[in-house]
Amino acid sequence: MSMSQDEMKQAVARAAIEHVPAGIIGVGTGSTANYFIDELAHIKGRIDGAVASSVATAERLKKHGIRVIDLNEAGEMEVYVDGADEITRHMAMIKGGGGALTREKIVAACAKKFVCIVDQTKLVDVLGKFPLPIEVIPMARSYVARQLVKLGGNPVLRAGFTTDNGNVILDVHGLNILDPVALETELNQIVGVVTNGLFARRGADVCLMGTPEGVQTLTR
Ligand SMILES: O=C(CO)[C@H](O)[C@H](O)COP(=O)(O)O
Repeated sequence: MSMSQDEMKQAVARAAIEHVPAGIIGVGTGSTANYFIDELAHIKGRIDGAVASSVATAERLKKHGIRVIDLNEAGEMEVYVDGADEITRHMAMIKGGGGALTREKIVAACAKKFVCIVDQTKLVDVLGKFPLPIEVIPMARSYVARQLVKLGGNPVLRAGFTTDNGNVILDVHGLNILDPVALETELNQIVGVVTNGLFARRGADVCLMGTPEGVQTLTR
């Protein structure tokens, strides 16, 4: 059976509903997360509300009549559901293609379980073919870029883009990320870096992956 990438995204979004407990849920950003929000709308009576990882997600939740809750009011959540740009079988991810990586990492940190929803094109053996997004304080842009070159990367400023936090994104090309936990830690040490798009120290707990044969569940 042939299935488009969008159909696979929709299928995993639907499957993720089974992981939604009563209470407050954390919601990610991007096209797959958008499909998930659309599914969440069908069961909104079962939840108290959602914490959004971006302005765009908050707007979509509200449009569906789902209550948006401030993270500081929400406390610890059971589940965070989000997409990824790349994921390994060890559940390490690159995120931030949509530029929402900082709020995504914060909301994910407040959840006991990270449910990653992807289509099969996102599964990789080694992270780094997708340029690694790094959110940077604007005045530190050139300094951070020079440090990234020293690490072997080729940083490119995401032109015309400002994050929800008022910062810029450097997309780092050419990295072959063999040790995602070590690189995530190292990138966090560069002054001016707000957040890097490696989600490895706290990776996904479950990955629902859409394939033409159906949704597969990967765990650590
Ligand atoms: O990290 C993200 C946004 O910052 C997204 O999860 C990631 O870019 C995947 O997006 P999509 O579901 O549209 O393929």
